[in-house]
Amino acid sequence: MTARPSWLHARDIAAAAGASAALAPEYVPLDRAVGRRLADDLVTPIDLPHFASAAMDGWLVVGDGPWELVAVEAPAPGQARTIVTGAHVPAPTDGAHLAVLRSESGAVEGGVLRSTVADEPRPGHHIRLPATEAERGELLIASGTRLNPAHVALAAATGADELAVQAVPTVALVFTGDEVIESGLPAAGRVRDSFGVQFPALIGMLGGRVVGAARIPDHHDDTVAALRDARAEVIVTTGGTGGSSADHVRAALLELGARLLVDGVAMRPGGPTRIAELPDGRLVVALPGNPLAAMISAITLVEPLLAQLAGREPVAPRVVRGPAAEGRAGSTVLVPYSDVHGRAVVAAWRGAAMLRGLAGATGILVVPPEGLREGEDAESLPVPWLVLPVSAVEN
Ligand SMILES: Nc1nc2c(c(=O)[nH]1)N[C@H]1C(S)=C(S)[C@@H](COP(=O)(O)OP(=O)(O)OC[C@H]3O[C@@H](n4cnc5c(N)ncnc54)[C@H](O)[C@@H]3O)O[C@H]1N2
Ligand code: MOO
Repeated sequence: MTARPSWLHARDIAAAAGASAALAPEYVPLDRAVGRRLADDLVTPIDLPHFASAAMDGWLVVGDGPWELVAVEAPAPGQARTIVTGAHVPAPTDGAHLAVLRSESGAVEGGVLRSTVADEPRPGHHIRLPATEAERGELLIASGTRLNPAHVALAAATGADELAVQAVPTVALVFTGDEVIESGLPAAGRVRDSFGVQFPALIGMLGGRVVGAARIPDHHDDTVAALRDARAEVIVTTGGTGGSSADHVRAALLELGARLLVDGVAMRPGGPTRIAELPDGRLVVALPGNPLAAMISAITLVEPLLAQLAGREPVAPRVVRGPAAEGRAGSTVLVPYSDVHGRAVVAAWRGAAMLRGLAGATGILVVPPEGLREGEDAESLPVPWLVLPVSAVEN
């Protein structure tokens, strides 16, 4: 077995595996685009607004009043006609100034309109001019932006019917473990499943879409069959990564002819994580069974893989003021922490099987092998649910 890559190197390998299988953008109608990430810059092909219009109900008046009330589209100087909010204002003729006089600001008598307000209308009053919001050719939404409802409304105003959005890679889950139960109180020797209840949401936040989940016993043939049959661009397995007689994921991958891109990582927890490519191009991330280990691996290694598969940059580490933390020779230690007044405070519950620390964490602190000194700059990755609220997950 070759040496385990560092955590940073494993992230690069995960990203490269995703990039090598990068999916083409999809075209979706506007009403399906909220929550998706734009795959191309949105440049408006028209001015916004693209025509002059009335901003108020009333009369379109040309030149100075009083005005003769007429029923033509383009009144001449000294004439006026009724107009409603949003209606087209024709270009002025003879250089005359146009304005809209509000219905509450004028009175008509004997076919003649007069303003009843001293300072109305001023030239151009209550007329929305073209290109005041954007000029044709202007960049309105940058590629990579996660589209909100207002973005989509703006796209519609430019005349777009659909948008190119980043593909959402499909993910099939394979959970191993004879001891795992899905409901009720676990007896000694049994554990409640930590993954089935949250991986669809977590994977959604990391940029994928769960399309299937299988539960298999700790058995070689079942593991081979589950990996063979999983229909998705990415397969994420949990458990069974160790070296015991109950752990079959690595052997099953090899039996299926998979290429092991990462065969364990110099990280704690999450050391037994593997990344592989099956002969048909499906990518596999094998996460360890310990719940915190699996989630930290998912957040820090599955994310870059899914990001590059979708055609975007992985979430970049942020710099935080680190606490003093002991390193571990030859390994990167990853610990849930909370941001307390700008300082990273490491969670008390950080054992590989503990979830309590992560549940209340702001992010995951990266402790390099040489450790951290109090106040030293340290890298961290945000927990994905703080970057992307659950309600925004595209599914
Ligand atoms: N002799 C050694 N033993 C172990 C080593 C080692 O280097 N030498 N590494 C340890 C590390 S680190 C990890 S992580 C685990 C890897 O375990 P597996 O991936 O094989 O996972 P399992 O053995 O199946 O389970 C480990 C642990 O996690 C619990 N588990 C599994 N699935 C679930 C689930 N769906 N929900 C909640 N908990 C789950 C399982 O019950 C075990 O407690 O190996 C160490 N051992
Ligand atoms: O590396 Mo294991 O993943 O500590 O629990």
